[in-house]
Amino acid sequence: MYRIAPSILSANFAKLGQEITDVIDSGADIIHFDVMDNHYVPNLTIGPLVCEAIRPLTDAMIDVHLMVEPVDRIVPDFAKAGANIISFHPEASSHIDRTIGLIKDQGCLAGLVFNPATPLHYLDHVLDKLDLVLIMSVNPGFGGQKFIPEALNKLKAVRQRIDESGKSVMLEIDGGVKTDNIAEIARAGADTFVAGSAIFNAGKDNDPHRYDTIVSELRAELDKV
Ligand SMILES: O=C(CO)[C@@H](O)[C@H](O)COP(=O)(O)O
Ligand SMILES: [Fe+2]
Repeated sequence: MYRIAPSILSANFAKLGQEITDVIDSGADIIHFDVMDNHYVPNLTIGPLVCEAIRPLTDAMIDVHLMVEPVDRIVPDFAKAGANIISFHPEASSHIDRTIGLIKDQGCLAGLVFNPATPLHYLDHVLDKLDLVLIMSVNPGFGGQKFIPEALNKLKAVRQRIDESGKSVMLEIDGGVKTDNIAEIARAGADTFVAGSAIFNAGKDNDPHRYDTIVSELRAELDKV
């Protein structure tokens, strides 16, 4: 099963609630929620208060991508705010296994995120505890960047590891996903596709159906796989 996860980083923050309702009504599956701290990454975005505010608007899963350092202190706040998935970068945690445990103890699904240059060996002793692996196909910090093709090799390697483990682990890709590359990304093994600028830059303002076309086009590409 393929899931489309619009990244609200590229949404119109002045109309965030409407953006979320409209994008889910257009057929998207998951809300991808990018948290940046101006420390681990050179940008500053949104926190648990915004997660709590959008939680009542949708039954869709909220997929919190933490780009913060340190990680642990903020995890319970996001769990209380209604996050379903919480993912973090291994470089930002001093104790990766502990952070995974903390996320799961809070009742959330746990994900580990790999930057373009982060080696996959961080999976070696924790894959069986993870619910999601997120491969970054851009360097974290900004929407609208170009897809880094090496991410395809990484996806293939992780897909093999997940299949060999026999566990059901989501494999998510994040960065530069568009209609012209989503099928190739799916063929490399991803099942969950974050798309920020591709979705939120499409369509005209104030049309509640403005995201229908782009979400359908992304799905049509996936149907070809
Ligand atoms: O985590 C990040 C960036 O750090 C992403 O989730 C971006 O928001 C994806 O945006 P596009 O590359 O799809 O525009
Ligand atoms: Fe993200």
